[in-house]
Amino acid sequence: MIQIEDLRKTYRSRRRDVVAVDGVDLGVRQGEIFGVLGQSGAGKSTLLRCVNLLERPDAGTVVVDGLELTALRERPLRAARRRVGMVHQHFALLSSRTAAGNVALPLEVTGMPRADRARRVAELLELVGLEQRAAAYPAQLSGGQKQRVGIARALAAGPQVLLSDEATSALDPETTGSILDLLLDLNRRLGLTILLITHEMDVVRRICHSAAVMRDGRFAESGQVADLLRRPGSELARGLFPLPPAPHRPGETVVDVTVSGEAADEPILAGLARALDLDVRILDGAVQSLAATRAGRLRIALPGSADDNAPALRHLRERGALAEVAA
Ligand SMILES: Nc1ncnc2c1ncn2[C@@H]1O[C@H](COP(=O)(O)OP(=O)(O)OP(=O)(O)O)[C@@H](O)[C@H]1O
Repeated sequence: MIQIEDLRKTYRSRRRDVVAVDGVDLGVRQGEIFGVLGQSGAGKSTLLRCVNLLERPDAGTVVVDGLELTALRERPLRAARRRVGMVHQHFALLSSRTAAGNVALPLEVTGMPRADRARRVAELLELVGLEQRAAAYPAQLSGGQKQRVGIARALAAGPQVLLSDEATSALDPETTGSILDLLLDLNRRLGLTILLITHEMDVVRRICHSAAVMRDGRFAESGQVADLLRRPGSELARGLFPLPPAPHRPGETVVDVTVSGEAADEPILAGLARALDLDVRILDGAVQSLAATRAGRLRIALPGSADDNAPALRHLRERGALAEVAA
């Protein structure tokens, strides 16, 4: 649904140039929620603004639903932007308009007749659970309610794609949860494709099917969450399942075992203990349900040296687990 190739953007000023996006390739499949995770300054907002060309990239192509946006001039681009809705961190609502008035705005721009507009606005407010608050002004709404208005407005023109710029980072944890649930619900009910940026690992944990870790304008890793968890050294795996520094245990080898998909529900450690007649001790870790898959990361101690335990590591890998001697 979204195809980005070799995207580049540098902010130039007399004092210095800042390379914000430095050659990003990204593919988001129809109906998927894709999260770009990164710290402040990594280039996430610039990347997102380049997707609907609020920011013109210096190089690279952006294709949304088969249409190359980077090849369009201003007028056709304005029409094409209707395929892409956007939700903002600080809601970006007009304080002089009611919730209904804010949601109606993009429909007024397209010239939709008044009666159709009223019907569509009511439908959208219902979709986000705000039908009772249509006449309220932003100042009378909570943060979560304001974001619901922002989401309804972003969906007004019926886009296939929703871009979310840190939609929950100004909200408390409970409200964050309810907005993430709403995004997941819209994804399922409308088949909406969502590309979001966030600095919160929990957003990826709860709603993302695929993710990328962005640093210094580039993707350090990117792919489906279940696949990334199986990649040796994955930052995302470490972030989703943090473990403390590995303890040194004389006469033992400490091994980190990452499982996702079906392997997460197999008695993989009991199987290892039985097959190789080993005393397996669990030191730390957890198994959880993520948006896309069941997954876990467990730290275990096995008797003997790393060399002694090569067959154990092989046994785990043959059963779909990632097994790494803990550093
Ligand atoms: N309009 C601009 N002019 C000059 N430099 C900019 C501009 N916008 C962003 N930058 C710089 O580009 C780099 C990437 O910024 P960007 O906002 O895309 O990162 P981010 O990952 O979204 O960070 P944050 O989470 O803090 O918004 C930063 O070094 C930032 O200072």
